[in-house]
Amino acid sequence: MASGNPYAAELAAAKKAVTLAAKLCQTVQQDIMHSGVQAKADKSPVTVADYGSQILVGFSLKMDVSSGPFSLVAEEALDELRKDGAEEILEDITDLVNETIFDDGSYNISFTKEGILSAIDDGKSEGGPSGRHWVLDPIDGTKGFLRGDQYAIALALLDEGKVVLGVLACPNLPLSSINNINGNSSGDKVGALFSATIGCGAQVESLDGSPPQKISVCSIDNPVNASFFESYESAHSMHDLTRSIAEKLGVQAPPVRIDSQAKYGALARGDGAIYLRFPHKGYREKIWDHAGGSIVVTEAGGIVTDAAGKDLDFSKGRFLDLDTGIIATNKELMPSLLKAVQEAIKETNQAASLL
Ligand SMILES: Nc1ncnc2c1ncn2[C@@H]1O[C@H](COP(=O)(O)O)[C@@H](OP(=O)(O)O)[C@H]1O
Ligand SMILES: [Mg+2]
Repeated sequence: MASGNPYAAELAAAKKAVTLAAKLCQTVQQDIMHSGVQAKADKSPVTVADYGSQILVGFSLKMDVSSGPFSLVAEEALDELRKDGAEEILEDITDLVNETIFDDGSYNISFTKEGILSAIDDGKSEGGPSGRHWVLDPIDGTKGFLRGDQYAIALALLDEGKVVLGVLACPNLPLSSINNINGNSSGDKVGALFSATIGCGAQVESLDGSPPQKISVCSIDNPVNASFFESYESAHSMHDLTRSIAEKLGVQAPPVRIDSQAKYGALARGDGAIYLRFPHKGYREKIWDHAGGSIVVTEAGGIVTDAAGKDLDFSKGRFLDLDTGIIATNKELMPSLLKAVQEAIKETNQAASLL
């Protein structure tokens, strides 16, 4: 860690919190995989893991970051747990949270069901331009989580409307470069923890605690040698549009499709050169899907913007207010990427207007 980091204490707490939550998620994902296809259609394991992860991160941050009021903007509305019929799921979450805390050994505490219920109001913050707010996606890439593929526990800190810190726990991401379409690589150690604080660079370490290594985006300046990341799910990003952008740029390699903000982490350490995300019309991006990932990329020397080349603004509450899509790459490729993006969007709009 760089000396003089004003967010050093928060960074240490954030890493500890997502590492703890990752343990809970790994337990549940292994259970889902072992219980076979049938269970995959059942939403309850992912609900338990999502809620459990959010409760653990909120609890761990509150224990370890003492200063000021606690504000958490998080994906899950845990109110469901207070409803009639939620007793079984509440019991599962309580057990899982307690087992994870016990196995980890960092905290000597055990939650009662009432304790879990009283923790559920954390996460309701709206964020905004003033003060400090933690921003959490307890399981980003839920679809990947259920498939046994990539997912991330993504946490960031907003200070006066700016992302100042981000961490991404990616339990299934190889520690070295990924080399195939599902983000897996044979025989390599998996479990990567990316982190960044403003002005202090970005690092990766193993989730089981190897020393952090500084990372930087790739230095490719010719798109012919570039590869690009995008969502595995075509419902999350328009694969036709990204194909057209890649063609215009002259990218030769096929897209690397993986779930979650693991894409930002992989981009930040140079596994690929470009990240393209173009949701279908009408979708509004949420801040927890990009806050942690974007600072990891920018602190690794990359640029993250919307399709018009504007910086992402995390100060407007729970949503990002942006133009069309999100793109990320290194400084060398950004001008030609922006040009290709704008041409491809224009052509798509023209074709749509002829229909
Ligand atoms: N129609 C849509 N378009 C774009 N993104 C969507 C979407 N529906 C869901 N998402 C978001 O895409 C995230 C996953 O991104 P990716 O495709 O990069 O894996 C989801 O996070 P969760 O899995 O946390 O819900 C969700 O927030
Ligand atoms: Mg998400």
